[in-house]
Amino acid sequence: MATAVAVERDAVARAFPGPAEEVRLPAVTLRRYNRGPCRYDLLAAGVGPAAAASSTAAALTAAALRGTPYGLVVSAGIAGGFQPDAPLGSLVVADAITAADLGAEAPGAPDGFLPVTELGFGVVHHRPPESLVREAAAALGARAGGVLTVSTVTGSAERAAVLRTRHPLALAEAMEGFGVAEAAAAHGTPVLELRAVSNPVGPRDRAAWRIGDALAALTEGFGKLAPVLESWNTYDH
Ligand SMILES: O=C(O)c1cccc(C(=O)CC[C@H]2O[C@@H](n3cnc4c(=O)[nH]cnc43)[C@H](O)[C@@H]2O)c1
Repeated sequence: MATAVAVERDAVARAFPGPAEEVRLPAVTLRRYNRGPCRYDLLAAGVGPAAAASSTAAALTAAALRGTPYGLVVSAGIAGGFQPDAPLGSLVVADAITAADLGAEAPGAPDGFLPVTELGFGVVHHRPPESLVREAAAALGARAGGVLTVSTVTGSAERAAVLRTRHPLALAEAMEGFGVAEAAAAHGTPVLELRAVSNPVGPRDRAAWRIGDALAALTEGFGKLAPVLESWNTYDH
């Protein structure tokens, strides 16, 4: 489970009662919880897609070299929600993890932007396993939809509208999912992204943030997600 910052990691950890083992690796330190036969490693991977990719890759590589590769990587944390579809305090499970600003400004293009794939490079979407998205959303009472990864937090209604026009199925934006997903894809490991909405995507208004509510939703969500992950690992994978 890769969050951006320690406060998010600790919100996830509250869903796993019992002591954690601290695992120090080159470049990253994990909090490890064992739940029956399942091992959950929690990682505060850093803010933004580059830090998230680098830290997640370090954990994945260490696990692979030890002969205990991960079965799933989960990107988790707070997010901005597109209103009114993703209200504050609600949970969103990503059915697509999209790099929303990876590309080139192109005044001749229909909306003035070309994704990096149109330039002949890379990918801009990662797709979590459909069955897992469906089961997780049902168990959590979450909505499934697109989660955008951005390097710049949206701060205006105009930018929010541009993103929504480009990505009409997006429910939320955050800053790490695509980086985590790129690291997971390099290892052939499936990925999931779970976000708790702390603020609306749009004009900057710190008074409107509900970070405490979002962290509480994250804890509750992971309490319900763990059994889903365990049965999905056993039967669907
Ligand atoms: O200063 C601001 O205006 C501002 C607005 C929203 C979020 C921030 C952050 O520094 C938090 C970034 C952190 O949290 C995730 N996050 C939460 N809300 C959003 C959002 O609306 N857009 C993008 N990322 C968001 C993100 O994944 C980072 O880890 C500052």
